[in-house]
Amino acid sequence: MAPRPNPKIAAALQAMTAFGIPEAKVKRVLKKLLKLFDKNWQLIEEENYRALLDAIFEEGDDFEEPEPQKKNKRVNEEETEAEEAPLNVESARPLKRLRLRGQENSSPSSASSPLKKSNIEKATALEGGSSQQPRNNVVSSDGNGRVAARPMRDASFDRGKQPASPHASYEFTVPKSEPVDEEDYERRPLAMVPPEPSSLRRYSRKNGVTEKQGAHVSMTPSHHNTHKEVVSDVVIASSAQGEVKLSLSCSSALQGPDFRMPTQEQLLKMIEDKCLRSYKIIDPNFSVAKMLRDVCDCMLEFSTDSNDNSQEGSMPKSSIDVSKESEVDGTPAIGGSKDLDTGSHSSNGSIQVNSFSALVSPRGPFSPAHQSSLDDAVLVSEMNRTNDIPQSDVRMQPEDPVSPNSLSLVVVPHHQSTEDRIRSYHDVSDLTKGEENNQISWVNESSTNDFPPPFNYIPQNLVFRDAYVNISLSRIGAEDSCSCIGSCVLLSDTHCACTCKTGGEFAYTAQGLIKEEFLEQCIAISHNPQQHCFYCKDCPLERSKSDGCLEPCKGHLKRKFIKECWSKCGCGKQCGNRVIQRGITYNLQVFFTSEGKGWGLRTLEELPKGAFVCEFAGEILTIKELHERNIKCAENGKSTYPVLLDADWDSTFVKDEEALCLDAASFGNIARFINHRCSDANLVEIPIQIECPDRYYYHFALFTTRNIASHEELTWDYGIDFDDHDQPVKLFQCKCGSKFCRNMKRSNRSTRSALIAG
Ligand SMILES: C[S@@+](CC[C@H](N)C(=O)[O-])C[C@H]1O[C@@H](n2cnc3c(N)ncnc32)[C@H](O)[C@@H]1O
Repeated sequence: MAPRPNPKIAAALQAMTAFGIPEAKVKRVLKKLLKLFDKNWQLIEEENYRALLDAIFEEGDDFEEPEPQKKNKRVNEEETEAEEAPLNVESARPLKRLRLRGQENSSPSSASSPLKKSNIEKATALEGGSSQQPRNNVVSSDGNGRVAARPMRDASFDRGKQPASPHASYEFTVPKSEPVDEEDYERRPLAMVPPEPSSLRRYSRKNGVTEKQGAHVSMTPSHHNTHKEVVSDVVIASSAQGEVKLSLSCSSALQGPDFRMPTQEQLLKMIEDKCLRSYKIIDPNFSVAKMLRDVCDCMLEFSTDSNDNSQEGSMPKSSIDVSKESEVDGTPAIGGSKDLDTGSHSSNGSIQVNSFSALVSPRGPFSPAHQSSLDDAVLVSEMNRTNDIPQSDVRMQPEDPVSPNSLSLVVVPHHQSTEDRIRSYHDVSDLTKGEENNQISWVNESSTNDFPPPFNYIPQNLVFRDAYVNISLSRIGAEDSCSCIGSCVLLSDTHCACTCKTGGEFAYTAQGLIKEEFLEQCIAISHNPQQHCFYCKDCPLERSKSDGCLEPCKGHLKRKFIKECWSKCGCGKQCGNRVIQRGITYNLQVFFTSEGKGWGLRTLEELPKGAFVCEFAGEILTIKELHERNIKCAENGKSTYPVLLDADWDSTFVKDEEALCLDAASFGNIARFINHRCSDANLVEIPIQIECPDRYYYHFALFTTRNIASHEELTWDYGIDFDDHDQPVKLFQCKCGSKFCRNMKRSNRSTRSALIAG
């Protein structure tokens, strides 16, 4: 007598045949599923046979329709077998998360790929402790303003046939149009750190659990914990600026040599197919890329809403909570505003938030050609040379010597940062924090780990405290403003009042360059200081020392001034006599010098002779304040970078509050990176009068002394007398390399007034 058909099997068959799936295939899969689920029909039937459908798709299309005559026999046998399946597996639903399908649009290798293993096999393998390892992919996102998923580093990716590198990655980015605070986003885009193979290795973890001090969120399913290696990671990090980084990673080394990296399209399609099958997502507009962006949005929502306690224990805490966590540890908390707050998933499924600031910096050599990847890697830099970041706490750095275009994520422990320090971290693609017309990147092509020193970028001078800088429209009379219309420099037959300080002639050409003759005179003053020195009767510099013994003035340089037109003039902003007011226009870069001078500034384009490069901007201090500051700095090993505004001290008695200088050490602009060169420097300083009719305050502008080639370092002569140890500067061993180097010759040269040192 034929066995009675099992109504559950019949119902399952009926449900599946409605999808057009052959009965035999359904039965075969059903049989395995019953075994796997310990005949727990509930698991199979729920969600309209979702598990069964899933498993059938997992099985692939390699089903052979049985011969008709064998068909009935097999069905009956299978029905019986299914009913009698041994109870050798635990009742569980391992299907969803372990699904690691081969590519549907298969590459030649996909047939043999271990990715083809069905979920059932994988589940069994896992339960049975098989050595079969899951596949490796890395998917990561940055949150920059591009929608992209692209492979990183692995050149073989595009060829499709070459084995992928042991680790490979994609990048997903959140488009600017997504609900991230757009303004904030523009200002401080999230860094994407292309993970180095080695750096990935660093943060793959045993048992799928991120260490407490780790800097990422692991969403590895907890049932992977029994395995030696991490199956896959999902890393989500967000900052209070509205930046979210999402990355997924797997180690392909676990898959064997025939692992092939799918293309972005293949990968997305595969995931979308999976979503359609496993989750019955039938929205035709469904897209994985959008889903990833949604993940970022959710992350943002949770990580920025500190009042939302409802998710406690299961979602990342806000940055406020992060700080508290630090305090408990005995480490000072900092405001969350500039941290990259990260969380980690523990084995019990809860997400822990760790308190770290994430700092990105280029590691090792890269050329401007790599600038685009650098642009992606916008975050901040830390001055490593202070050695206050213990190496053990610096994560995700490449293990191997740096490869040409590698970047690494440097994570600095929270307690290492103070608010002041965080404020002065530098964006690798723009040190100026958007304060200038052009972005000014920084690079370190040397083998050192140095980062630009922390300082606050200011594009304009700012009064520190006591300096008297009286900028008032009422003090600007007719002699200090013109009534020209349009651009003064172009109106050759009209007398412009602003030229009265330069003998009735403009100092600039129509192209905005310093006129040859004027420039040569300025250079001559620098080259021959003795001939242009004046001595004050009551020198503010000597007065500031307030040590009771007033020494005679050592001399200052009388420089040639330029008076630029300004807001009270009749001309417009584009007037040819407003050159430095229009700011930096050339492409510059801060780089680490190879001669031992520390950081320097270079041009990334050819510069013509007489071109304005930048102003030297800093805090406006009285000379007295500078003296006090120097004493303090000497005590704690720091330096000031002062420039005296003494070019006109000879004309009148200069009061203490009018004897001024600029210090760019803590607050300064890009000029603070310009190194000294004795005599034949390629820049020369020229005092520029703009808004202040009194010459005790002026702008200190730097112009090229000759044509300068692209990538040449920019230098100016600080005017240091290397034999004079009684000057408001800390002397240094000059490494300018000039054949006129005053430090090497140790020549007795009169002190010049513009001083700078560290
Ligand atoms: C205004 S800063 C220039 C930027 C500086 N190199 C840095 O790394 O931040 C002046 C300091 O740079 C260094 N420096 C500048 N010119 C130098 C030179 N010719 N030789 C050696 N060191 C120099 C000195 O330490 C000096 O105190």
